[in-house]
Amino acid sequence: MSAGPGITVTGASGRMGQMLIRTVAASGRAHLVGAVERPGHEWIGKDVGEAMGGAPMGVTVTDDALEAFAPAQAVIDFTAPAATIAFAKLAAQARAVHVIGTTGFSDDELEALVPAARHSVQVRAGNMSLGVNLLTMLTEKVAKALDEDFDIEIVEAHHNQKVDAPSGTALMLGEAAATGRGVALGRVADRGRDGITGPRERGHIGFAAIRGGDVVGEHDVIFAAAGERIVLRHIATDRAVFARGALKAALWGQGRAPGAYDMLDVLGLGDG
Ligand SMILES: NC(=O)c1ccc[n+]([C@@H]2O[C@H](COP(=O)([O-])OP(=O)(O)OC[C@H]3O[C@@H](n4cnc5c(N)ncnc54)[C@H](O)[C@@H]3O)[C@@H](O)[C@H]2O)c1
Ligand SMILES: O=C(O)C1=N[C@H](C(=O)O)CCC1
Repeated sequence: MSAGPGITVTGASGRMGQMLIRTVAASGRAHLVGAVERPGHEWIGKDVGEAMGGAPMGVTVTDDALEAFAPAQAVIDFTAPAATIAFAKLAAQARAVHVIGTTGFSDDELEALVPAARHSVQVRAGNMSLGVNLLTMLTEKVAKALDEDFDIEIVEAHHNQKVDAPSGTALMLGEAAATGRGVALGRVADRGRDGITGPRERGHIGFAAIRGGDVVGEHDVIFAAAGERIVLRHIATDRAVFARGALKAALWGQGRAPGAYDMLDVLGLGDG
């Protein structure tokens, strides 16, 4: 007898896809029922365990997401914005909890996720680790306590295959800092400086991105004033922290009312 809810993982061959499949299989609290890859991918039609270089898992990789979502109570999705928008509709159709780890959405793409959340539980976060979600709370508190004499800068580092910048985590931290300051991030964000930029604008929140090697994910929130500096830092050394958070979200979402949620809801760290 298989334990817990059935889970389908999209982007099965990806860095996070493989970590998620291993995490679900080892959890004893859920079981894998589907694995999805993009059309034309070499893993299509193969057993996902064998494709990962291990023992068979009895789940064949497919490009037919509708078919793979049908037996699932949750879909864990770390792919790309266009794919995630399509998967949101299909997850809603299947009434499966949709856990979204994908980052790099434009505002319009985020808007496109909204209708599906009326019919299914959607949990989305640019970072699913406990540490980063705690850090967003600390960032908001510190930003609230300090005035604009403290310049806020967010510096992130990731591996050389990451396609979006700033990272989803950096944007979460920026939102938290802006909330603490009582401003809209869109009005104060400096997302990349180059050339003769002039002096730093007071009250702005700056972002800087480093890309190199195999860095899993590092984020600093810097509060810099004349004569002193506070640095809040999170370093991820293992993608398992994201996968564990995603599985927690998939389990938490079972039986919840449809709607859009984040990891603060899942971790019980939300408002109040
Ligand atoms: N929220 C978090 O905690 C967190 C953590 C790590 C990564 N991420 C994000 O997750 C995403 C994936 O990261 P990654 O490092 O695993 O990338 P990756 O490139 O290794 O994997 C992405 C996978 O998605 C697949 N894919 C793309 N389009 C698809 C489609 N239409 N159908 C099915 N599969 C499709 C690709 O073939 C690939 O295997 C990125 O947006 C990244 O920023 C989020
Ligand atoms: O490897 C990635 O890509 C990561 N993406 C997330 C982000 O954009 O913040 C989380 C950290 C790893």
